[in-house]
Formats: sequence, C-alpha cells, structure tokens
Amino acid sequence: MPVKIKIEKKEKHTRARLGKLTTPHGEVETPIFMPVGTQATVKTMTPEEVKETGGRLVLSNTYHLYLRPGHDLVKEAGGLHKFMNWDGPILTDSGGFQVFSLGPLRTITEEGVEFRSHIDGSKHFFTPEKVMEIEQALGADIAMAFDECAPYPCEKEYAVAALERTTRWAERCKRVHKREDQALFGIIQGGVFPDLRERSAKELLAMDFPGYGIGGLSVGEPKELMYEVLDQLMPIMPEDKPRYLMGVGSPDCLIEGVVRGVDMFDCVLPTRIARNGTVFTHNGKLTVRNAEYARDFRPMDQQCDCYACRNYSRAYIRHLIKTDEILGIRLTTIHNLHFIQHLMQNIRQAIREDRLLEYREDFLKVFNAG
Ligand SMILES: NCc1cc(CSc2ccccc2)c2nc(N)[nH]c(=O)c2c1
Repeated sequence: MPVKIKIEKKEKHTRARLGKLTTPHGEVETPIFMPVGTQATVKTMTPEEVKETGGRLVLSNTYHLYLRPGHDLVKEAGGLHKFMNWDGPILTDSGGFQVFSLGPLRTITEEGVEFRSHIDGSKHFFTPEKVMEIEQALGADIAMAFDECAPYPCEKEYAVAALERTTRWAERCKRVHKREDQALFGIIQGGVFPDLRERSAKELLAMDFPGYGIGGLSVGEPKELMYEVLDQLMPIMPEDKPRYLMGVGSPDCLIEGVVRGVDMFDCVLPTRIARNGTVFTHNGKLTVRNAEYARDFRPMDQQCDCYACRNYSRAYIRHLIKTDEILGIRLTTIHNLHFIQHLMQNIRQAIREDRLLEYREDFLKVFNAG
C-alpha cells in the first residue's frame, strides 16, 4: 500500500482530523494544502522556496504535461520528481477537469474525450487507459482517476450521466493501473445533488481506492451550497482513507472544509492572485499594486514573518510589480504560499487543542472584516 493515512486525532467538536499521510516520497501532516505546480513548477518558485514556505506535497497536471513537454520526455528524464527536482510527494490530476473546461474544443464519448490543444489546436483523444499511461509515466506518488466534472449549474440528468461515466471510467482506470509505487485515487462527482453524491461515493467506495478526490465542487456554486454538499457527503466517507477536496480553496473554504473532515486541498488562488499583485493578510486581501501603497513602507502583512515581509516594504513590492520586475511577483508568491501554509499549521494546532471552532471564529472575524 504505497499511500495511506493514519488518523492521529479527531477534533472533539467537529469532523476535523489530524493525520499523517505516508507516501513513497515521505510522510506529510494533514490537513494539508498542496501548492499547484501545473507545468512541473510552482510558478516563480524554486523547490527550495516552496519548501521554505511550508509546502510538502505539490500538484502537477496530466493534461498540461502531456501537451508540453510530453510524458515520454518526463519518463526519459527519470520521472517527474527528477525532472522538476522535487524530492517530496507529488500528486497529478488526471486532466479530467481541464479537458471538460475546454468547452467547444472537446467531444465526449463513452470511449473518452476528443479535444483540441489550447496551445496549437492539435487534436488529441484522452481515454481512461491513455490517462493512466501518462500518469504512470510521470510517476507521481498519487494519481487521480479520469473523471467527468459536471458544470454548475446543470440539470440533474447531466449530473447523473457524468457521475455514471465517472464510475465506469474509474473502473477502467483501476483495471490498467499497475504501478505499485503509485496510489490511484477515485474522484467523487454528483454535482450539488446530495443523493447523487451519495451514489457516486458508494460506487467508488466499492472499488476500494486508497483515497478519494471530491470533484465538481468550487465550480461556481455558492460556498454555502458546497458546505451543504460536504455536510451530507462526509459522514459516509471511510475514516481511514484520505479525503481530497479538489481545487479548493480560499482561506475561509480551507477552514470550513477541515471542519467537515477534509484532509487535502489544492488551489491555484494563492499563486494566481500573487501574480496579479494581490496578497492575503490577516486583515483580508491587499492589492499591493494599488497607488495607495506607493509610499507605504510597512511590510505587506505586519503579522507575517515570511521572507518577503521580513525584508521588503509594500512600496518596494508595488514598484517592482508596476515595473514588471519579476522579483515582485516572486515576493507576493512567497508571501501567499507562506500565509496559507501558516494557516494550515494553525488549523492543525487548533485540532490538537480541540478549539477549531474558536479558531474559525477568530480568524474569519478579522479576515472577513478586512
Ligand atoms: N474545484 C474544481 C475542480 C478542480 C480540479 C483540479 S484542476 C487542477 C489540478 C491540478 C493542477 C491544476 C489544476 C478538478 N480535477 C478533477 N480531476 N475533477 C474535478 O472535478 C475538479 C474540480
């Protein structure tokens, strides 16, 4: 069993759990936030800098790496760990979300998805078998099954068809997945319909995957609706398997997800908004590129001890961003990754001390007031 979770402690007043996730490339603490490195890099960061911010498990993406540089090249380089010089655990998403997000550039059949590359318009065909070939060549510690993510909103019939196909494709993935040192996770779909979520979960639980992604959420639905779906879904999830809420999320969603029993999170938000000159602070978001910070010589967040906040002012970082100096978005990225990892560290401590609800209240009171 290459990947397993050991629950160290359950929080007394919520479904939150403190765990240790063991993988072939080391053990990580959960709940965990996984920085996204879509094209085999957490944008603008060296692996050492990702580690310095607290990152321990990074994500990459099958769709992107298949298109460029190609999974055969990555395999020839010795696999994704060697290629990107990351010695910790890696998870690859199956690309299910990407190819379905291509809209008119893709055609779905039972066999698989024909799509045109967003880069050069060339035609490609992803089947569950092809995606497993790619992910096994990349060699991540955790590989996600090829799924169909229903859009929000969508008719219930659409969500039924997508979850049924997701189940059939999960079986096809499992049948051809042979790599012993790689864990294959199933992905639960079902849109925002509690009965469909339960059905998708039960069908995938019957296949006994070592862990489960919860897909199809944070796709435009109101946050409260996502929380409701989790409230109904999480009680039927096995205690001894990791639960990974895919593509989530902002600080408030991370806390709310942990309260409901989620162990793993990923989101492009911290790194993406950093490149737009926006950072998380303990008083909410701050867009450091705004004119009001031109002569503000304080750090971005006066409560933060990250490299950027210890050494540079808002005025300097604004100057760098306004002049397209690459150091600017590197500093905002360092800060945002540090901020999120520090939040996860505080959440794990709050679970240890059975005070997660108090922590949620205190954090959101200040963060949302900002
Ligand atoms: N929160 C939306 C979301 C995000 C991702 C991940 S997108 C991603 C992953 C890694 C790197 C970059 C983007 C998803 N992936 C799959 N396979 N299925 C989903 O339903 C889904 C939903």
